[in-house]
Amino acid sequence: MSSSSSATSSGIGNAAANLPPPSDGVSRHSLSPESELRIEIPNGVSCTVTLRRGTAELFGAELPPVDRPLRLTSTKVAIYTWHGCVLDVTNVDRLDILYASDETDANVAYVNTHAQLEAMRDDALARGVGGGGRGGDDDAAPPPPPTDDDDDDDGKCGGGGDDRGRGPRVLLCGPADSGKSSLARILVAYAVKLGRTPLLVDIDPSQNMLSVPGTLAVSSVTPDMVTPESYGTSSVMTGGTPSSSSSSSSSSSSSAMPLVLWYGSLDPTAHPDLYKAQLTRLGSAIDERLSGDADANASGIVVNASGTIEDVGYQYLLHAIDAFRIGVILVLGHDRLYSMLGTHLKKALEEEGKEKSTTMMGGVGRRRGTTTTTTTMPKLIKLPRSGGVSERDQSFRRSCRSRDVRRYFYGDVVFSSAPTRSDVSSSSVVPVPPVPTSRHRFSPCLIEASFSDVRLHRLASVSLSASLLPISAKQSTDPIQLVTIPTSEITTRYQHAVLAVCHPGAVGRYERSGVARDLYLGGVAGFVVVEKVDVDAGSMSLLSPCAGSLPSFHLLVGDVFWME
Ligand SMILES: Nc1ncnc2c1ncn2[C@@H]1O[C@H](COP(=O)(O)OP(=O)(O)OP(=O)(O)O)[C@@H](O)[C@H]1O
Repeated sequence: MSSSSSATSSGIGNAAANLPPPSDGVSRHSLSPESELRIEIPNGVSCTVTLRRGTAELFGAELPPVDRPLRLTSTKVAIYTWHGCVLDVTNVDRLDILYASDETDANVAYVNTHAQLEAMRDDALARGVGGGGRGGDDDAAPPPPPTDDDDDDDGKCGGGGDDRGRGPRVLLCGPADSGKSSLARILVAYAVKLGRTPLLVDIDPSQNMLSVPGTLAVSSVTPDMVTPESYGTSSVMTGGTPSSSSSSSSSSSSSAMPLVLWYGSLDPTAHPDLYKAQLTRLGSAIDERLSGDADANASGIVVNASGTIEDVGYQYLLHAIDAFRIGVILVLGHDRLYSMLGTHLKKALEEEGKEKSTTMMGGVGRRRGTTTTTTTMPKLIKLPRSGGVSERDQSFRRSCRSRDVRRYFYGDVVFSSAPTRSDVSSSSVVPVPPVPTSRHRFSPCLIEASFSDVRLHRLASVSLSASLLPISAKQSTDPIQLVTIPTSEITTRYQHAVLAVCHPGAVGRYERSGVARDLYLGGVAGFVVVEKVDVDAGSMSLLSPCAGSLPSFHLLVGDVFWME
């Protein structure tokens, strides 16, 4: 690919004309307002993008100024400009795709959606402060805190989350590669820019942008997550720390820490009972976290669903709508799904109407958890798929997943270079290309653990009828069983397995109750990878993102593996 100029508008074109010419191998692009530069970088290749004039953003995260070129590696992104900009891109000969496009109607639709969500947030804040309003039952008693019963796997979640002050709870759905994750990033980036504090929820275990693959997670979004460096990768997590002090909370509603649940597989359809139970758990954790925080409650949540939308995948979407009390469903570029959800919501509304009239005649109303509520049907909105969204083949996805795990253990690559005189001068001076030195942010370490010190648990679904179970088997009524692997069965087959480190609080509850869900719904403290199993010595080496003992040695096994 050679140097080029594209989508030029007169103002920006003139600005580009005043710039010194790009050096060899650098492609210059003058973008007109409301256009974007689409870049596809193959595996193992990097390029830098320098904003020479104007403003631009990567999925909503603003590009840094000229003296901080953005380095992108093995990724597919679009750099969008509202007002026009000039971008220099290096290493163009090794890129798969590099072109400017002004077919960006989808971006305009996305920002309009953001504006609607903002109006809902303002509305929620006004209602939350002023009371009254359309969302809730004014006479309802304050919702009770979640109990074990609220976690019943029936898709309902109880307690938490003030109805009146509840902001938009948005579910993004659509097939694989329809742009859901990108839109989720855009929506939370715009919200954070305006000082909102939305929660981001990722329920796609095949590639979770908040944690390692094989998980479901919720996290508040902090400005340090919304950077083009982070948005230019497949995950927006800030790195791993499996210590009890900085890990995911299993119970605190005020915690700003992510809640990460170990699903243990890349295939969301592999364990439907577990998946639904975890959605329900995340829903109640969100309610718990948002109750008592008016700003966060009004900011709402953005849920990125998995791209599996047929059969059980569709059932998951319905479950998620209920579990997260979704108020806005955004369907990306899929008419059939839009129509199916529309029919479902219409039916639900009719049924609710029938229930209401039964209630007025002395019957019971629809129950959510332990409170009887009047539900408002979610708004269903169809959005276009961006023309830039590209399909990722299995090998590209594999390498993204591998990089996500690596990033968890090693953190981001930090590039540093001593500033030169021309680096620090005004933007009209050509910056001297920095000689980057790179290092990883974290230094993971190996922990030796003997088989007798660790408890390896595997989650398994059971479909035994309750009537076939022993009466005393409290745990057995749970559709998910916890199988503890005997030390005699720890073999090299666990080498390279990603293991979830159970949260100590969850371990304590599990040891007291013997109930499996206390462990698998308790939130994980972090992750380790089995580097080596020495069967003769009866020990294993675990890669941990930080030094020191693990918060617990109760480790959940799944089917996720990683090799450096
Ligand atoms: N406008 C764009 N231009 C170029 N690439 C884009 C654009 N929008 C999204 N992409 C890229 O397209 C790919 C698919 O998008 P995204 O991950 O948002 O889809 P998805 O629906 O979440 O997929 P899945 O459900 O399979 O995870 C990603 O690599 C993303 O970075």
